[in-house]
Amino acid sequence: MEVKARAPGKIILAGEHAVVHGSTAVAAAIDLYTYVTIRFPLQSAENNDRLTLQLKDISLEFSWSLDRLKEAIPYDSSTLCRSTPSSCSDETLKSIAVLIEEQNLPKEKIWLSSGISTFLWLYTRIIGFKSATVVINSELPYGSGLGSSAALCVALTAALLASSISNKNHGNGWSSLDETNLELLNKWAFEGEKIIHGKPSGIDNTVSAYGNMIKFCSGEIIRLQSNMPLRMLITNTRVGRNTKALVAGVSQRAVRHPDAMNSVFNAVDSISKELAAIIQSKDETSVTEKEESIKELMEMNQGLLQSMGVSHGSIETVIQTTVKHKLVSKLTGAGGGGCVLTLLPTGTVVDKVVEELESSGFQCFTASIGGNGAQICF
Ligand SMILES: Nc1ncnc2c1ncn2[C@@H]1O[C@H](COP(=O)(O)OP(=O)(O)O)[C@@H](O)[C@H]1O
Ligand SMILES: C[C@@](O)(CCOP(=O)(O)O)CC(=O)O
Ligand SMILES: [Mg+2]
Repeated sequence: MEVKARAPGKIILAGEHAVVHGSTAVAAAIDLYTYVTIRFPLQSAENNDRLTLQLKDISLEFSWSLDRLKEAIPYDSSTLCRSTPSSCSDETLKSIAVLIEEQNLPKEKIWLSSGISTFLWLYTRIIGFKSATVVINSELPYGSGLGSSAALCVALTAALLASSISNKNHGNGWSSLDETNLELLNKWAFEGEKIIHGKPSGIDNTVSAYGNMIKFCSGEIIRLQSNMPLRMLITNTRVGRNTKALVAGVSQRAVRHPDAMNSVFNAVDSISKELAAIIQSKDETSVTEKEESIKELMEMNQGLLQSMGVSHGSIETVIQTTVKHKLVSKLTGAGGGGCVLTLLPTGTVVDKVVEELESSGFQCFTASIGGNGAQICF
């Protein structure tokens, strides 16, 4: 039997980092996906006592015997419960780290270990110690602010939950999950994100699961209906960074300067709420006026992100370059490198700015905003 799932990456239009501290943020799905295929062997097949993970886009394969997994990951039948998401304890995470060490992950790929830990934990917790080959393929750049970690957690959980859905609709292409399964999927994916981000807000897994555009605050999800065209240029600075470390850095700054940082987080909250209101507004305001307001809000949000300490020289270079073309940019995701968003007001011709950015070694692309969330296929 084979099940497939896919989940999109995301951009954060306003509110990253502050959202971890209870502020509002606005995010949208983009049309770049992580795909997960699970193949269960026949009972009679050889090798039906192993769990194999193939990371297709990076040409790596890992394999564990089920006995080894059972030995390392604490298990009793009462803790295996697909319908009650639970957190991975530090102790279990340490045992899982040993399972990964045994696979001799190349040193330059060590950044993958948190993703593989998440895989092992979600897999064994949701469907137990069952033999399979899991193939993962991602269109998203890793660690660049486009939510590859959440897309992995959401797509994997969707495939795991789908494997136990009884009324499978074979051959009908991609289909969405029902509301109950979506909610369950989102909770599990959040538990997975915890392993990768340390202290996630939950916005990335939520927008990847539900798709479209959302306003998110302390776990509360409001689905937004955009009433204006919204085009963004995405520029990847190609500077690698780690969300967990950046999130922890902002929290440490908040401990050192609680009043100042609370004011920063409150300002971001207002920016996100105003942005969401403009995007949804059906009033008479012209698109040009709305775009002017969004530009100003993005500029203010970037200033506040800089004051949180998550900007980077490469991000500043992108911002300065786009300013020369009268365009406004802000970082998206955790910052520290990664991707930058540039608003493209109606009628903007991007050729010249793209040429200048790419000649500095950056990679530019546009993605369609606000599309599908998690989907499954049999
Ligand atoms: N397809 C994947 N396979 C394995 N690990 C992945 C995959 N996608 C993401 N990850 C994990 O997520 C990490 C990147 O997450 P993060 O630092 O949050 O950045 P982002 O979510 O913006 O890409 C990677 O270092 C890796 O551990
Ligand atoms: C910085 C943060 O707001 C978003 C991180 O996104 P990404 O992992 O950089 O794609 C963290 C979070 O909300 O969990
Ligand atoms: Mg992430």
